[in-house]
Amino acid sequence: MASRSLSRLAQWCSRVFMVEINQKTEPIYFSLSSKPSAHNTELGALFGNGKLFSVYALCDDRIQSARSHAQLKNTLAENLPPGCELLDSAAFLPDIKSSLIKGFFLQDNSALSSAERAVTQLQEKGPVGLCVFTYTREENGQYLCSAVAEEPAERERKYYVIPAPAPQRHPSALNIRNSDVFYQMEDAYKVLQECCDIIPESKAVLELVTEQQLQSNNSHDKRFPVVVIEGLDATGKTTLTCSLQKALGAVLLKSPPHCLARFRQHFDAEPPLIRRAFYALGNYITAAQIARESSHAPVIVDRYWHSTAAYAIATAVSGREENLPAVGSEIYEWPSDLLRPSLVLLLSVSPEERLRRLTHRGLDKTEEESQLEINHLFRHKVDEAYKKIQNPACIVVDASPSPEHVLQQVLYLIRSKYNLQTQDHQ
Ligand SMILES: Nc1ncnc2c1ncn2[C@@H]1O[C@H](COP(=O)(O)OP(=O)(O)O)[C@@H](O)[C@H]1O
Ligand SMILES: Nc1ccn([C@@H]2O[C@H](COP(=O)(O)OP(=O)(O)O)[C@@H](O)[C@H]2O)c(=O)n1
Repeated sequence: MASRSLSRLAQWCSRVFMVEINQKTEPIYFSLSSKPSAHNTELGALFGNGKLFSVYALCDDRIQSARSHAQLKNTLAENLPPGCELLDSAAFLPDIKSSLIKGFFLQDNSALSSAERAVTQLQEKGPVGLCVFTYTREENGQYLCSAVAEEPAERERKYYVIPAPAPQRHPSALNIRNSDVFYQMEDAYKVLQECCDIIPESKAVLELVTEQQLQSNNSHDKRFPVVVIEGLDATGKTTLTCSLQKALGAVLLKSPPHCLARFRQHFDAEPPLIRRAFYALGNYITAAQIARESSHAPVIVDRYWHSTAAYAIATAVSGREENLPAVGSEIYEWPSDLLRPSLVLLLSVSPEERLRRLTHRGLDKTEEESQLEINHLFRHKVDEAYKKIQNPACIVVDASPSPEHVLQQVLYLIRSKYNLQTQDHQ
């Protein structure tokens, strides 16, 4: 992305802007033009009468851009006074992959126009690569956009804000490939390589990946099945995988693998590009372990690529679950170089039962999992994304009955596909 050219407002005129007022309603789309539009009443809901800004942090380096966006979000969220609304915004080229630039839209209805001060402070000591635009309303009801820039010529250039049609496909899926989900090890590997200077842990993770790859030829012996258990937190994966391990005399593995546990908290705090690359690489380490272990025993895996992709897609695609790309989209494709399991089972329980189990367990939840608890929309999207992944697709298992019943159901499924003996104590 050539950010230098994007520092000038004229370069944004080919883009469509999307602002999301909330997760439940359709976003508002607009673009910039040198001519006013006859109808701009639909923009009223967004623009109102207060002061308005849109803010983007971008630079040539994708790691720096991702971190600047996160820094921008935190700084804005911390410094905005009451009366200011921070909305997610993005600018994109319709149907052009990787063209989405994420940013924020600021509505300032505070008495003292405090957002303006916050924005000025941001420009003085905020993240690198900041682009700030502001909007004004003319007497005839038209809205104008200009850049908050140092050069007077740039400041004085104004464009009309005109409504744009909603694109056929929701724009947030445009950047998923290689930003949120990785389809080859090399692509995730490169992200962490680019981080080595600023995140020293990346080097250690890459060394582990290389070490594991060297120890494995990555193709598993077809004699023993590899069964992946997937599902939202507290659907019973740990309980079931432990029982399956005993019942089948299987090897139990997980993704991310144990060797990455000490790095996880660190990468969970990084922006999606870096965080998702970390989890993607975790799958390749697990794949190498699967390849080795499945030559002598059945293998049960607690979370694998379905989890990595489903959570990443559900987070990247904003708004309602209908915004998820349809089945068959390339974003649900299994990575070309990642070992495929024999069977993927998705544990499913009602939201009420899952909440009961979460509360009963009383353990710490990751921030994302806490969000699931309050955010039904997101949970639905993760569930839907799980089900849209193909080759291999997951088989949904009703995990609401007792642990023993769920185990028997799953053993039946596995045995009906593979002629496996259960251990004597079962
Ligand atoms: N089939 C089941 N019926 C009732 N409670 C269950 C069942 N399976 C698991 N649990 C309980 O629900 C909680 C979450 O289960 P766990 O296996 O840790 O889920 P996960 O690994 O998917 O997060 C635990 O307290 C566990 O004892
Ligand atoms: N294979 C995996 C496993 C987890 N994850 C991420 O890790 C989070 C879930 O991990 P967790 O530790 O809460 O899950 P449980 O193992 O506790 O069910 C999800 O939010 C995913 O973003 C992933 O991306 N890929």
